[in-house]
Amino acid sequence: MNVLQEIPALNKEIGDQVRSYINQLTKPVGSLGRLEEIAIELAEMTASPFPSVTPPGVIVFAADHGVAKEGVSAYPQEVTAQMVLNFLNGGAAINVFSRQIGAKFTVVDVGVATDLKGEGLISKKVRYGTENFCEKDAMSIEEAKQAVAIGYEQAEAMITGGIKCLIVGEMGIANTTASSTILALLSGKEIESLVGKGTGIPDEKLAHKRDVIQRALSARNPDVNDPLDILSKVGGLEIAAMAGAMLAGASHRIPILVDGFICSVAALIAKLFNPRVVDYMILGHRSKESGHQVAIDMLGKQPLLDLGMRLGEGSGAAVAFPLLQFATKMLSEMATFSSAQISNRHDPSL
Ligand SMILES: Cc1cc2ncn([C@H]3O[C@H](COP(=O)(O)O)[C@@H](O)[C@H]3O)c2cc1C
Ligand SMILES: O=C(O)c1cccnc1
Repeated sequence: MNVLQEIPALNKEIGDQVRSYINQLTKPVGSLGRLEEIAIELAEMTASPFPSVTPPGVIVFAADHGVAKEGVSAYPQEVTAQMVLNFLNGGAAINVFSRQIGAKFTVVDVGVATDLKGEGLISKKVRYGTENFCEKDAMSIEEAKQAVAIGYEQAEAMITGGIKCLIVGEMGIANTTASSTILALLSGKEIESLVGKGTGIPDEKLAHKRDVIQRALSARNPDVNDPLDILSKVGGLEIAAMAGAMLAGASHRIPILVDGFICSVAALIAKLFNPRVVDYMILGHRSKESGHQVAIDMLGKQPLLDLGMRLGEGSGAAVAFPLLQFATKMLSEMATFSSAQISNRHDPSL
């Protein structure tokens, strides 16, 4: 397994074929708007004129964050482990949405702070949570590498199992702090515009959260061009694994449906490993977490939905998934002007 495996270029030739085919479908040119663009993007990613996105696969990576000790989340650290059990019992939002979209679903413990067992849990604990990165590096470079590799392998296993679209989610109390720290570093923007309330901390805690991030950045000072240095100094194990999973998706021409804030930051880390990975991403939604727009701009894409969601777990991507299905079904099931014997526009070449 090589996480730096080459990512193939998009197949623009097939994209062009699909673009002209869409103009022959029984509708005014361009009238299905963004769905038409999605169909073309999926064709370019999969190198198929009639792409399929079913079944989708959802992988939730769970890990803890030492920086939770700084009081940066509205919930206690043990919620990470408790939510993993909830995922295994099928009671979390992402379980409900995964069932709704017919997704294959797995949960991977890549670094929860306590011992965890449960039927169906994939135990790949690299360490028991990260260090508090205000005090020391979150993890070693070797551990960051391991977490990226675990993500890559888990996504590959799902792809071998037949999934046609990849959704990566996360669970990790305090991971909006780790993600905001990474984003501040990558964007070079003022912390004020990047740091949000995560699980819903009160206003007075927001200033403290920003201060924690500022202190961490000064103390750790990661190399902005080196994804492993960033992950080891201020990262999260689940963020590393998500980046690895996305690299695997792109290497196998599997479209990646990106979730909210945390997932977009992981996508930016994946981009540092290989910029081409972004070609295989579709942004599912705009999270309410402030800072997401900065990450969205850095990925250079428009999210499909804006529902005021701010959960994570892969939930926003799962909710957006049916739009990809609509796009593929439009291509494969709509009649053309000639097959349905409908008169085309006055000048079909326009
Ligand atoms: C019950 C519960 C379920 C969740 N599912 C996702 N998150 C989300 O909230 C956490 C990030 O927010 P912060 O940085 O403020 O801790 C992550 O675990 C994220 O996945 C949850 C949070 C809670 C409390
Ligand atoms: O958009 C997200 O990923 C998000 C937002 C708030 C809390 N957890 C995750």
